[in-house]
Amino acid sequence: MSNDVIESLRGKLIVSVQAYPGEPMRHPETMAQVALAAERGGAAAIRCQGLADISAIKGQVDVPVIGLWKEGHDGVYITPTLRHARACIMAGADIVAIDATRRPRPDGLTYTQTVAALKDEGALIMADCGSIDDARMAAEAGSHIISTTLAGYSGEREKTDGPDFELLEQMVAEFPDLPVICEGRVHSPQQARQVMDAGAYAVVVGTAITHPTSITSWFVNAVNK
Ligand SMILES: CC(=O)N[C@H](C=O)[C@@H](O)[C@H](O)[C@H](O)COP(=O)(O)O
Repeated sequence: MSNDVIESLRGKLIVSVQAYPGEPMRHPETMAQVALAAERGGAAAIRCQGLADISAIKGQVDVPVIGLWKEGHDGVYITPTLRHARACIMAGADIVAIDATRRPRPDGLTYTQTVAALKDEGALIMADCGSIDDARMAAEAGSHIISTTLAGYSGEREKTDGPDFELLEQMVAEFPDLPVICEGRVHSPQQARQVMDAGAYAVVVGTAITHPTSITSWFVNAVNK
């Protein structure tokens, strides 16, 4: 069953459906509608944030749900503790995405200890990495999927304009047997194709599909002089 979930993502597009605190679309029902619309367009899985969104989206879509829970915005904020990860699973996530940087975690557990506990409970783990050293640690810990999610956000790599191809290529070369997902700043179908050609197992696109305020501002910046 679990391997079927990961296998179903191979070569596919995953859509991240998230609204940020204070934003007009920050409502679980709205997020579930956006997720369903993305599924209709062919998304192979939905990545989403927060217990209410995970459960609302799980109730709407048939594709797997990758759940996370963001708390805070400095340091480790993507599913920062074992408690947050367990809650995502309880809310219905098929895969839980967790911060896989080497920074201290609020509950004092290491990433490796967190993964060990979750694996004992049968969870599937997506490791949100910010550097190749994070990926090495995440692979060693037995993560099921490693991703470039935190490249440009954890202080170890520059924030590239588009996806961090260099990190992706390094991860793909070093871990040929692990699914490597490219996530972060994939802003066009061309870039999505390019990351797949670079060896990504799957690609996550968020902002460019599901964040109208950002997309609008891209057009506004192009139009306004
Ligand atoms: C760094 C961080 O907190 N990333 C978050 C992770 O879930 C989301 O805010 C991003 O939207 C997601 O990673 C998809 O990326 P993009 O929206 O660039 O396609």
